[in-house]
Amino acid sequence: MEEGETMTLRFLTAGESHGPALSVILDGIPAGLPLNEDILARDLTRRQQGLGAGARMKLEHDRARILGGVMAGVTTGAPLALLIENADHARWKGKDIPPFTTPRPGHADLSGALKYGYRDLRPALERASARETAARVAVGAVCRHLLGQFGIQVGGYVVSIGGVESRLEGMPYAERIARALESDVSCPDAQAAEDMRAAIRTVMQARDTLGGVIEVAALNVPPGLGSYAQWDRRLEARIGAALLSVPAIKGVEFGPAFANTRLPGTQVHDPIRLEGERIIRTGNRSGGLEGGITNGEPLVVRAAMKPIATTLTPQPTVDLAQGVETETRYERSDFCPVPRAVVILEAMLAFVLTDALLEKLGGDSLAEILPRFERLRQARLSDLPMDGTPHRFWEDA
Ligand SMILES: Cc1cc2nc3c(=O)[nH]c(=O)nc-3n(C[C@H](O)[C@H](O)[C@H](O)COP(=O)(O)O)c2cc1C
Ligand SMILES: C=C(O[C@@H]1CC(C(=O)O)=C[C@@H](OP(=O)(O)O)[C@H]1O)C(=O)O
Repeated sequence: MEEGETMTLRFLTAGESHGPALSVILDGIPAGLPLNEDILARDLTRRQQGLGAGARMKLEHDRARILGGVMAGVTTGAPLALLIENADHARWKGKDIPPFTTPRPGHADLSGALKYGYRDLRPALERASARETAARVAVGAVCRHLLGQFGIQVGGYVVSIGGVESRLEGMPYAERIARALESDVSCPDAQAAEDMRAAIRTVMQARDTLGGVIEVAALNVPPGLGSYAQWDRRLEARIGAALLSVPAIKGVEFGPAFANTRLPGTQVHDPIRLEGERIIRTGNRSGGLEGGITNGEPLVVRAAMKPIATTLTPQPTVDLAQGVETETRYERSDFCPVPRAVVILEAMLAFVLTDALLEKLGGDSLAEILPRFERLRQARLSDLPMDGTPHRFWEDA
């Protein structure tokens, strides 16, 4: 494929939370990327860890099998087929499962039944469940591995849980990411992490749930990914949609977007300065994106995760079988899945960035793409030769 020729990276998942397995087809990964199941394992394990996870995470030992697209340890350019088995399936198989007719406020039970006309709510939760994100994290691990070939790093961390806010000013992104990997609440600020642990324990005792804010960042991203040419090519739109597609994610902002609304423009926009012949920015309140295009600064996006719907404390609902008002019944669930959701958001960001990078570079194999990456325009004066002459841009046809 030629440079600039667009070939969309895409994936589709299938599978239910308690069915035999999750499967995913990832189409558009170029040939020549070394890949094996161990490379996918690290992220899958991260998704299962973290304080506030429920009992299911002790049952599952997620591992993705590669069923297509890799031969002799290298991608072939054919679609990747991945399979993750559900260990819990064995306990459900062949059993009569009691009817579930009391929808939980905040879950997909009622809206799914209204849409599809179910006579039992279980099919709704089976597919809406965040169990599906295991397949996405496997996709994200492939994309992260590909981005790594270009020196691009994607990472994330918890910024707040409930009312506990971390203090991260002045801490470089790479350090935030590294510290979060060592923390059971994925938080780089040790004091805040301690307070988050206490907050999670307290909410568990109170038979309730907690949400939070996660920040994901991409480092060493070249300028020029995404475009303002169409609404659906703006990178904010693509990343925003990807992050909002994660269950329980209800808001996103790029850089400190909401805080920016409280400041005048002169205090918001990132000054453009020169350092030798390099064009540099002395701030990053835009989150690394201007006009829907990466500007070479770290790409930084935050996501708001709601407190999840399944609470040990009953909530008001209706029994659809009996036609009476009643209260929700508790099955098993997470209490605060915010720490383990970090890697899911990283996966979605890595996927969109990989798509945008391949779109920029074209190419069917890594060997073809890598030299093109080296030639990408950088923020240097010599990369932008401008002669200062006037142009007549519009003339009668
Ligand atoms: C990692 C992760 C784990 C989750 N665990 C639970 C859970 O145990 N119980 C629950 O009610 N919701 C959980 N959720 C959220 C639900 O899947 C989600 O709220 C539901 O599908 C409805 O979708 P919506 O919140 O996006 O509207 C989890 C979400 C994520 C990302
Ligand atoms: C299974 C996973 O998360 C599940 C997400 C989830 C939900 O409603 O989203 C509800 C819970 O399911 P279960 O009732 O089987 O315990 C979580 O455990 C997973 O992340 O792999």
